[in-house]
Amino acid sequence: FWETESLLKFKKSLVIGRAGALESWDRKNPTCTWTGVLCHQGKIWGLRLENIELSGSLNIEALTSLRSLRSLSFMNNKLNGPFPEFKKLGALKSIYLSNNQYDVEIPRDAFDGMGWLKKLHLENNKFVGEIPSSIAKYPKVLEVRLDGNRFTGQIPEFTHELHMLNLSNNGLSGPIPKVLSKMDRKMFEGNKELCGEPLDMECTSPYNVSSEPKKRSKKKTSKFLYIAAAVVAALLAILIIIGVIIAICRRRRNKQPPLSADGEPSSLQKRAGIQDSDKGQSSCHSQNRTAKRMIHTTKLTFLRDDKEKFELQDLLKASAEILGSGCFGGSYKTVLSNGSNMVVKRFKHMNNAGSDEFQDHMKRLGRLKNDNLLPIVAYYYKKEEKLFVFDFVQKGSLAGHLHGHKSLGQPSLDWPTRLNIVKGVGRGLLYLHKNLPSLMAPHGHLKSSNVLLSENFEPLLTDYGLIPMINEESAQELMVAYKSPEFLTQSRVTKKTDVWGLGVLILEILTGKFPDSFPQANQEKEETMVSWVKSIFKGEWTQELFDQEMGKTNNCEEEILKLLRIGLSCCEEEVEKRLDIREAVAKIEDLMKEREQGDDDFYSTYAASEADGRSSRGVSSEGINLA
Ligand SMILES: Nc1ncnc2c1ncn2[C@@H]1O[C@H](COP(=O)(O)OP(=O)(O)OP(=O)(O)O)[C@@H](O)[C@H]1O
Repeated sequence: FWETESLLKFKKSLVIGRAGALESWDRKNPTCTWTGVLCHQGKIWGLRLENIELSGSLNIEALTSLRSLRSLSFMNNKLNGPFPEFKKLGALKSIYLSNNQYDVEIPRDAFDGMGWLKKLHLENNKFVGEIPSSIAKYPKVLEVRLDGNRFTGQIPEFTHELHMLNLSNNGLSGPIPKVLSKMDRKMFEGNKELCGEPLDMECTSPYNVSSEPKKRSKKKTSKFLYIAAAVVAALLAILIIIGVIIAICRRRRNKQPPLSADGEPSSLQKRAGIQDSDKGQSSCHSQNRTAKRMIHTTKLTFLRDDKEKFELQDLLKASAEILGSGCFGGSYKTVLSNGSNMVVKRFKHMNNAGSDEFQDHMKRLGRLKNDNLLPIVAYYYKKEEKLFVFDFVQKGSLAGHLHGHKSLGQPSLDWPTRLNIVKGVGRGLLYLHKNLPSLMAPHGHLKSSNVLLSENFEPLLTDYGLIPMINEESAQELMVAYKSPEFLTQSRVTKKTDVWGLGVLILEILTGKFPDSFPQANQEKEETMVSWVKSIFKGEWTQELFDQEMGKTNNCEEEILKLLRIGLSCCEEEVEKRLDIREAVAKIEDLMKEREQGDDDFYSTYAASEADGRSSRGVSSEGINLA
């Protein structure tokens, strides 16, 4: 019902030049039969109103209740007015506004929160100003056509190469970002002041162009004055910043209580495993010294052949930076002479297995290979101390991003990224279950600080497969698996214990709450992450449940609720009722598939869309109804 009303409200805002074009938009007809309304299994996924001489501006607000809407096309009309607020429809995957009469500037943040957007077609309008930087940051964006407009300024720094980015025939200037340098040069032609590959024009320093050449030549002298003033201002700013840093350091030195002897970070920060290089400064040198004393005659055992070999001494040549201290010991970042950043993690309480058993198990872990597992590069074995060496993972831990992004000065994770992380964690876990079938809980220590994020925010699981090596008497205190309900009530750890961990992780990712911040089990009113979520969730969208930092979730609520339900099914207290890992991962994959492969575009590939001559195609019933 509300979908009908929303569409009628939207129609009311339209100025339609072609008489009778939307005659079928009437309450007496089912909405899925209306001209230009595209449905799949009874749900509206697209609006395609092309060639009907639409003018005026679009009322996007009216469409926000169409939860399944993924594609919009208003090509070949006469639309103008302010740039439509598409970001109110955060789940859109494609937008076609080509061949209209827009002559405005697009706000820089016009696409903020649109992490699902794949295709944006704005060609052949008269858009002015800079290309909005918000379009350049989402990895899913693969096809952008901005050609035949009046865009000026520089091309924003795209984070990735696109299948198609047509910027030809605009007024763009400056260097072409490196990531785009392999694209077809035709995509950049018709911009007199662009330079760098793939064009023949080389960039000079800073680059040989300006956005306003005429004004510049007239004001040559004042330009130098500006530059001189800017240099002086920059120097002053640097001096002020240095002054402030010195002052802060002095104050910190005076105010901070001395760090504990073993240099462990405290409270939430420690429990969340949030990186804090400051804190480690004083302790890491003493740790470094201890480690240096300890390893003077040691050899590392390498588990991978694809790495240049090195010794522990090489790792300790550079001063180490403490990344955090977990239950087992500290993790330190250090740099090899070849520039590779490595992490050394100390493991105490790891004497459950004898030397041979330990080495065999390490070999087994070394053979694992999966895109969502962080490989162990090498290890050092001594009875009382074990050291594992890993590659340093650029973006740190999921815990840091969920709970410490503000203090780390990083933006919060948006919904598409969070869903992708859950998918990757699920895949990594499933792989472990298939390849380490003899282990009670093949991961056994799943928590957000043991999920690291690569450059592209792909999750990498770490600290997996440790259970056979951990001292039994310490395991209960140290390992996540032993904090599951089946262990607490029946002293059992099972394969489904990892599923419990996955469920809690999903709830953490959705709520932004740190599981350990709930009162502990021994307190009077026992409340856990799971019981808190269950007490609030009544089957419908409840804003207070979800992380406010997730940003725009418009139109994604249904998906978020689906993931929440999966999370809760993983958190069934009774092991028998709980999903097993295959079921849990299959449900997550289904959710991803719905996202990725839904009937959500009018034009399936760029090549097909070019070939179908859509610019001249009108709205015909054959064209818009799904077979
Ligand atoms: N390979 C790595 N690359 C980047 N950061 C890492 C790496 N390994 C660990 N870290 C960081 O170091 C922090 C401390 O990690 P560590 O594994 O020592 O403790 P933990 O995960 O908090 O607890 P536990 O010891 O129980 O696993 C983690 O939160 C993570 O941010």
